[in-house]
Amino acid sequence: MNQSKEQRILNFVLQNAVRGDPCSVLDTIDMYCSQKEWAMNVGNEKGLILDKTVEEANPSVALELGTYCGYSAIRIARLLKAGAHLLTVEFNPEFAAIAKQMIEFAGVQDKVKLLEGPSEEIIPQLKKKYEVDTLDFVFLDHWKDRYTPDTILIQECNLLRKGSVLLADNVIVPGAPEFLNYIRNNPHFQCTNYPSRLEYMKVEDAMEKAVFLG
Ligand SMILES: CCc1ncnc2c1ncn2[C@@H]1O[C@H](/C=C/CNC(=O)c2cc(-c3ccc(F)cc3)cc(O)c2O)[C@@H](O)[C@H]1O
Ligand SMILES: [Mg+2]
Repeated sequence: MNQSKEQRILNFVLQNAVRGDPCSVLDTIDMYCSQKEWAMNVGNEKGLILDKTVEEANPSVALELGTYCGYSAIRIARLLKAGAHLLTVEFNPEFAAIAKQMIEFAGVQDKVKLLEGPSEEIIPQLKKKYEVDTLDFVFLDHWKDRYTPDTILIQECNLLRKGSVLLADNVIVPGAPEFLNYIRNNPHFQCTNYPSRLEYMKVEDAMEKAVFLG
């Protein structure tokens, strides 16, 4: 049975990156996806915006929606302080298996918990089953029409505190117009737009940061 693109990306990392070195894993994925096969990793340009936002938030507990191959999970985890951790949600078992191997190869597995399942099922379990009090940082990068319902669900589950930071990928391409409308007109959030480029392409994209005001 011929391999999936995601399996080819993982194999390229296993053969070319330095085990235990998250930056080398990120660079190797970026090299493969810019030269061989495009894939929907946040990439290095938007990745720098993600880095700065994570460093500024300095989260103890971070949530990612849409693990895919684990690129942004590794990107976030490598910046977390001692004792801090990232919960990342992925409902496609094949992608979850790839991401798990990618995260372990990068050596950040102690900081990352990969939760397999749909976000609407996982989010309501975060407090009781995963012992989360509140989320300091949330990265939204899953199906774009799920950004709004999941942001509402996160609030309904009382998972945000004053200063919690949400960062959404792809608010231009593929686009999340309903989310932008929701979050920018919501008085409980302070929004900032970060224009950038679509990963590996000369196409405009942007990220939206939304700080919860309580
Ligand atoms: C049920 C809720 C739920 N629960 C748990 N996991 C979920 C989930 N919904 C989705 N997933 C997983 O998340 C990932 C999907 C991510 C979706 N991302 C894009 O579609 C995207 C597209 C482009 C682009 C494509 C084509 C172009 F031409 C241009 C741009 C660029 C980007 O950066 C993009 O992020 C997959 O692993 C899903 O299995
Ligand atoms: Mg994305």
